[in-house]
Amino acid sequence: MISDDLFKEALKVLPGGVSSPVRKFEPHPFFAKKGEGCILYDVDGNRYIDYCLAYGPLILGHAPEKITSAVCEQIKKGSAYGTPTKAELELAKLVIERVPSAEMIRFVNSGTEATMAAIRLARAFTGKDKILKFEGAYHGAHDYVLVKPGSGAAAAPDSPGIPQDTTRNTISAPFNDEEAVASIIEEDDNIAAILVEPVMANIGCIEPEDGYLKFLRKITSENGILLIFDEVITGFRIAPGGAQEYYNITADLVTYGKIIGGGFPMGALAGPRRLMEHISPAGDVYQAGTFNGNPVSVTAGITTLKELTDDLYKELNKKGEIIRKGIKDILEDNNLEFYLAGLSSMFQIYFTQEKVKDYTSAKTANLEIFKKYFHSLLKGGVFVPPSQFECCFISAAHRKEDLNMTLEVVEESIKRAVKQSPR
Ligand SMILES: N[C@H](C=O)CCC(=O)O
Repeated sequence: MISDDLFKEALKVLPGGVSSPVRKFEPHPFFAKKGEGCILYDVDGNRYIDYCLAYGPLILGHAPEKITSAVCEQIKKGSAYGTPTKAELELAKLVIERVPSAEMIRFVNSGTEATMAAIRLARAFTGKDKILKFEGAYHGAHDYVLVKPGSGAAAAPDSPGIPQDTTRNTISAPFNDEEAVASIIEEDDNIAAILVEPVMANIGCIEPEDGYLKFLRKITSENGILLIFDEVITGFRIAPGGAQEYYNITADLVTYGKIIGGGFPMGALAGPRRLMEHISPAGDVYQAGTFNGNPVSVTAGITTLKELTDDLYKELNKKGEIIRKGIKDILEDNNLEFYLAGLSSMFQIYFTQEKVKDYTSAKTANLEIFKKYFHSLLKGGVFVPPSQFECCFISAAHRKEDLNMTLEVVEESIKRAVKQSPR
């Protein structure tokens, strides 16, 4: 069956025909058949150079041999035990070696679970109730954080089904705006934590302005507020120690997902002993899960982290530079002033003339142009996330020729999208 038919079938049994909203695009998403390196194949016989990479986890590309064989070996020995394993200890140590602020770690199953646990711990530790997050930031699909969220939800109003009582303790502020945060904190002494994606990668790719994260660190420390870095995307992506290392800031708690599971479902919460020892059963802040520390995901995580050497980061960053420089040249050559964002192996083009520094400026992007750009890329054999408000990722498996081929398709697609869209 081809994607068109599969989607019709899927609409009967999966809400919207998909298992996560961001995956849906018009007229229908393609159905994946297999992934190999940086290439994703669909059931219709097409191949795409993949920059979605499952929304971030596949830093080594699809089905890397080392991970596939390690995982197969593990599966032969069982897929879940409900007991501790030596492997989770090994992964904990690998994370701790790379992330200086992490002395202890709790493995969970997703970034969503990680931020839920971080919020609970912050509230318990500080004895305060409120959480300050940023407009357009995405911290998973749970109630507390679905206030002006990014990612797939950026296209929709805040979700029904979330009691006002649940979100009354969630405050949102514009990103990169020191005054906004300072005045909220001045007026409210019930804030347990600031929860921040150091790079807002669920609304495209918005970097913190110089000094902004340092400001957040200072104001939280001075006011007895915990600083939680949501590194579900930046963790192990922009540096071995993630955004903490990249920007030289130490957060109180850090949440992980995506890369830490090596392409398998996993999340984690890490931090210093003084905080983490409050988590049950060491302390009384409850956190639990049947699949926590799942041996298959842990095995994939260990194998991935071991592959992520300094040289590999250098290579990934170089590839990021090639793509960003290539896009910059395309924009300049064609007199287009769209905003190009990105760092390390991440990038996004915003179809706006504004400097994108927060949710409001990101939302000025012309979504019609994006849509045409996305479809033209797809036709040319390049797959990026189907939303302006997601980030593109490069993997270790992308070769120079893939990047060059991509840039040709990007140039053609931008020109076509602009030509076809009224501005
Ligand atoms: N931006 C989301 C997570 O990071 C994309 C994944 C999803 O919503 O399915």
